[in-house]
Formats: sequence, C-alpha cells, structure tokens
Amino acid sequence: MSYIRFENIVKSFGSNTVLKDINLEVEKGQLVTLLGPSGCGKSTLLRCLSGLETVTSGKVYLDDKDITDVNPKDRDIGMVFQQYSLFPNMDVAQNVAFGLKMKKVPNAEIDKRVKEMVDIVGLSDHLHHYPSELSGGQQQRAALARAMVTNPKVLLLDEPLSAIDALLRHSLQVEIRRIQQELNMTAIFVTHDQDEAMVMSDVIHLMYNGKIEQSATPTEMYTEPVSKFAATFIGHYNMVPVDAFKKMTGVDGEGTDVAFRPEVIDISTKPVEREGCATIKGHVVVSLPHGNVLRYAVMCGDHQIDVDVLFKKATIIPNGTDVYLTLKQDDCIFL
Ligand SMILES: Nc1ncnc2c1ncn2[C@@H]1O[C@H](COP(=O)(O)OP(=O)(O)OP(=O)(O)O)[C@@H](O)[C@H]1O
Repeated sequence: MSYIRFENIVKSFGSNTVLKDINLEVEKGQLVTLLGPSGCGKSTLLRCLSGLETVTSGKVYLDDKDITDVNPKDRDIGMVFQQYSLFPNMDVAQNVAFGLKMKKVPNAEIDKRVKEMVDIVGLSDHLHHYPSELSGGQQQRAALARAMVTNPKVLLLDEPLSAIDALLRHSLQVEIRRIQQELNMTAIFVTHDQDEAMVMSDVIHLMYNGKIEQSATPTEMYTEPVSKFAATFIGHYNMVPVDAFKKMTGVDGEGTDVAFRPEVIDISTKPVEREGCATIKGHVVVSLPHGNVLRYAVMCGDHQIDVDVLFKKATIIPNGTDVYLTLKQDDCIFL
C-alpha cells in the first residue's frame, strides 16, 4: 500500500472545478513533484493533503489512515512555502524550535534537535540571527529546518525556491534533495519549472487543467511524453503535423503530430544518407546560443525546426545557408 494516496479527489470553488478526479500515490521516502502551468491545481492538491483546503469529494490517505477529515494540526505534515514564512521576531534557533516547543518536547532535547537540524541545512553560523539578517536562500533553509525538525510524516514544499535567484536556486535544489534523501523523508514538491522538477524528483506528476496528464520518472517524462502538452511542457520538442512530416521525409505514423527534440537532429550543409534515418531539407533562419548549445532555427517548408548542436564557434553555419537535417526514425514520437 502506498504511503500517500489521493483517491478520486474533486475540488470545486463554487462552479469552478479545479481538481477533476485526481488519483495519485506516493511511496515512502520518495520526493515527488507536482509540475504544471500556473493555475492547473498543484497548490490546491497540496493543500488538500495538508488540510488547509477541504476536498469536495474523494479521500486522502496518509500512512494507511484516512485523513480526509482530520484537523490540519493533527496530520503531522511539515510545510515550506514560496514566501519566507519565518517569525520575524525570533532568531533562527527560536524559529526552528517553535514546533518542538508546541509539542512540549523537553528543553534539552529541543536544543539538541535544533542544533542537529540547523547543522544539516548549513546554518550553524547563523543560529542567533534574525530573519531580517538572512539572505533569501538562508531564510528558506531555516524554514526547511523548522518544517523538518518535528520529523513530520511528509514534507510539503510549495514553490519554495521561486523567489530565489537562478544560481542559488540550483544549489538549493541539490541541497534539498540531499537532505531529503539523507533523512529518508517523504516529500511533495510543487513547481512550474520543468528543469527544477527534473533535477529533484523520483517521480514527476505533470498536471494540466485539474488533471494528471502524465506520471513518470524524469527520464521517462523527457524521452517518452504521452501527449502534445507533455512534449511541449517538458523539454523543447519540435512538433510537426504528421501529414507535413510525411511530405518532408516519406515517414508515416499514427497520430496527429510528430515530436522530436532539437538535440537528436544532425545538421549538415551536404545531404547525408543514413540507414533508419529521415532527411529534411531546409535553410537556416538564425542561430542563437542557449547555454552550451547553439540552437539553429531551420525553415523546412512552412515549418520551423529547431536544432541544437554543442556550441563550438568554428562550426557555426551562417544564416540563409541551405542545410540537411537527419534524424533517426526511432527518435520520432507520434502523438
Ligand atoms: N481559495 C480559492 N478560492 C477560489 N478559487 C481558488 C482558490 N484557491 C485556488 N483557486 C483557483 O483554483 C485554480 C488552481 O489554483 P492553484 O493555486 O492550485 O494552481 P497552481 O497550479 O498551484 O498555480 P500557481 O503555479 O500559479 O500557484 C486557480 O484557477 C485558482 O484561481
């Protein structure tokens, strides 16, 4: 039996149904991500687990108990939010100790656990600093320590890194993942950032319009999207209607669209014949650097196809050049 189960969850606000029969399971010790565009219902689903929202219908189970109607404070759930939610008039040690004090844990035990947890999140040098004296990243680490110190059954993280700049954000992603694994904590992470979901998760649940569109490991989600939405939201898939793709390549398949990623395509100024590959003729419109790859926009008939190659200055093909794109038929996903 899974550690967390959402069974047929429906949530409506008046006539607006924002969760439409959600069934989802989380195994103990996993970090799963709810990923999806703004407004698709991620936070609402998380709040149904924490008890901050009631469900319209359906059941929520945690550790084999039906918690659908249990008071939020009795659910044994830790939460970290996007906005820094530390008590401003308490220092880091007092903030982290708060939950233990509420549980009437003896003082000596509180001191020991606070020190351990503050050490795990790397804030030992800031024990007696107030939130106003901490950076955004440090505040979120303190919030994480405060949520975890009571050893909750599950840790809920609702876009905890969205207010943090890109560089620090990446190191905190890695750190949260390390701490979660070190403590074998079950965690649900909400984000609309696909890269963040890829880095952090055991399983990603991609949500769209109040439903689960696809549940998969990061690798499966990236390489085997099940729908047009999944293909465009995760990674940067080229999407060409099947009819147009057949005209370009002679390759046919079932579905309405063919999806293929920019990095599976080879680009050359001369035609290339390769077994099991399709070739598409086009011309370079523009090339732009994207981190360590150069992305060519290539017009093929009426369709633009993006091609990524590792960025090496000597190999740049000028705009306007006729080119041949080669891609393995195995890398084409018919949707
Ligand atoms: N308390 C509420 N009253 C009315 N409508 C609400 C309430 N909370 C959420 N909603 C609506 O439910 C829908 C889903 O909201 P939710 O916050 O779950 O989305 P989300 O996927 O987490 O989005 P974001 O990434 O922007 O936070 C939205 O249309 C929102 O306006």
